[in-house]
Amino acid sequence: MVLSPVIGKLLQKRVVLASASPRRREILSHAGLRFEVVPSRFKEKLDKASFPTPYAYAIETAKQKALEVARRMHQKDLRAPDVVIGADTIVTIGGLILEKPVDKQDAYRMLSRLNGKEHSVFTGVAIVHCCTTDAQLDLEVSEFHEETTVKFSELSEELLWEYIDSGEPMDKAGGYGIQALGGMLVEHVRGDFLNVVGFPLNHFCKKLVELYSLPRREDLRRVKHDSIPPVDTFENLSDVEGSGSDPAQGDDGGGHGRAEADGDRTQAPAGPQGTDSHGTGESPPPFPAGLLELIDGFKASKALFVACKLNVFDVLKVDGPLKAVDIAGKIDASVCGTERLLDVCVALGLLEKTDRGYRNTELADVHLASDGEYSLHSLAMHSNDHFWSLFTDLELAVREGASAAFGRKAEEPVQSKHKTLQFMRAMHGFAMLTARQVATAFDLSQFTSACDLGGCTGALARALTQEYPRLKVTVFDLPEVIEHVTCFQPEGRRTDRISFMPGDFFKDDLPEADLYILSRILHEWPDDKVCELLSRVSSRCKPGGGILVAEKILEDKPAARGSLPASLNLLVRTQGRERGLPEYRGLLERHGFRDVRLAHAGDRLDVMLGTRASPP
Ligand SMILES: C[S@@+](CC[C@H](N)C(=O)[O-])C[C@H]1O[C@@H](n2cnc3c(N)ncnc32)[C@H](O)[C@@H]1O
Repeated sequence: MVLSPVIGKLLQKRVVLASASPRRREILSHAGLRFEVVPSRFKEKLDKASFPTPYAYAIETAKQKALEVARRMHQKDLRAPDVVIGADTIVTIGGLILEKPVDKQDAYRMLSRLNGKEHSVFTGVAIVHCCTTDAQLDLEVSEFHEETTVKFSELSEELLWEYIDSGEPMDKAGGYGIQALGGMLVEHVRGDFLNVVGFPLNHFCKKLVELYSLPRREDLRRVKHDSIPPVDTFENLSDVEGSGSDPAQGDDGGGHGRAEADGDRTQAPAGPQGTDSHGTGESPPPFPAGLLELIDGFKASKALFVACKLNVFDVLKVDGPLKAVDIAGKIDASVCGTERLLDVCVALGLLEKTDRGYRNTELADVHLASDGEYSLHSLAMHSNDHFWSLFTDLELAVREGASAAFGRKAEEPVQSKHKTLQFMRAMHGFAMLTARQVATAFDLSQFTSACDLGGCTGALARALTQEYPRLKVTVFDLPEVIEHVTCFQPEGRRTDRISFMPGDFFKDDLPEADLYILSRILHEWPDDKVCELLSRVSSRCKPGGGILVAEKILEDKPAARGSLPASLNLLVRTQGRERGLPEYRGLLERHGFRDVRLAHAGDRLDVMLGTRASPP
């Protein structure tokens, strides 16, 4: 899972939860988020009938709650937090939104309505990013909702009344709390359980990935300070002195109830980072957390590389949790150095620190331990041993251009077995994560034979043969690579539909095939070499045959983060470069391939499929 690194992005920001719900607080703090709690004073009196759907109502309520807190904190000390999170959970059945019961009879009416039936629980979530420029508050709102279906058992009158008499239903929307006694009423839940408790953590984390890993600003609705509809909850600003930001405060009795409505009574005195006024002197510019993260980025990478190199994740995968002193012993390093490295790994979301010591996060177990099908350990090692030193010459490469820099730093022609294997493992780790998406980006079932040029360990070939039962694939790569491919063949999953052929695609005859594949090959080469290779493929490919090219396509819009380091990689390492779709299309068409179509295969690769035209 990607939760920790994403939550980690928020660790350097001042995050506020605009909700008094202890349940939400618990869910988010268990996920590792550090935040303050400032219950919203937004009065929930939006006209439900004016919303097209129940969830639109929940989203709007969540948004108004978060905006109210952002504006109030800004007005209070002219420095809003970086992020305010608002949430609103509602229960609906047959188009009816159920509020908190006003008395026992009302609770009985609600529970009888839910009895033996399915209903929906919606949580609307708003993530408000705040930016203060010249004392003006600028807000960006990103919002989403999650729906979970809950089915109640057929419940006897006696049981319903017993539950009502427990007092639990009274402060909860829909009249029950699934995390406590109310759980006994529930036959099944379809969807995210935590959504019913009050906060859809999984969807929230996915949203954070979207917002922080690959910013898609079009998804963010920019709301100018002035355009925010006035929220009539500033009953008395002086009152704000008492509005707390102490996570220990606040209580709404939990459940999927509407804790925020009575959040006022839960407010505590402001903490050190609270909302007290600090005077009206000049306020500093907004804290450039993202920039500082960039400046420190190399330290984070190096810490990750060193932890991989010292096999920290392997040790913890087998023996964790372990104390720092025990890990230091196992990796033959100093205790103080190990402890610091481990703590950095915790901050980076790679490790967790528990009472019993450090242990891997799921991310580290799956991707950073050196074993495992989806390990990126070797990619990290290749980056450490190879790219790290190349990038120290980035300035030279930028000053002189790729060719000049490449001339100076031409890679050693003869690679040691160790280096070749490390390179292959690095390629393999990435390919294992992308192969299936590349294989299925288009329907390739019309092809019966394919040749994967520079196919390395055969990871894509395996995904192709799994996907297309008629397809035979030849993996064509340099002899020194083919020599080691057996190390990458999974036991018990071999197929005679994959063969490996050593050769140089610039010199040797290419194997016969209906479909030629070039995955992450063309970007390695300058235009003249790309043309040479395409022309060789084109003359070998029969009319009606195909060419499948997998690359990260450069886009006109601000480049996706994923392709930026790659383009610099190429500058320091090869004479190649990333290209845009028109350029790839032009190159393919010039070499006799028509109908070039594009499909996306995840964040890191795009796939183009062209058909060999009949020669004129
Ligand atoms: C960046 S890797 C890509 C590997 C694989 N296609 C993938 O997508 O993961 C480039 C591959 O091309 C191979 N290669 C480089 N030059 C070659 C050549 N002249 N002939 C055949 N293969 C070559 C390398 O050995 C390496 O396996």
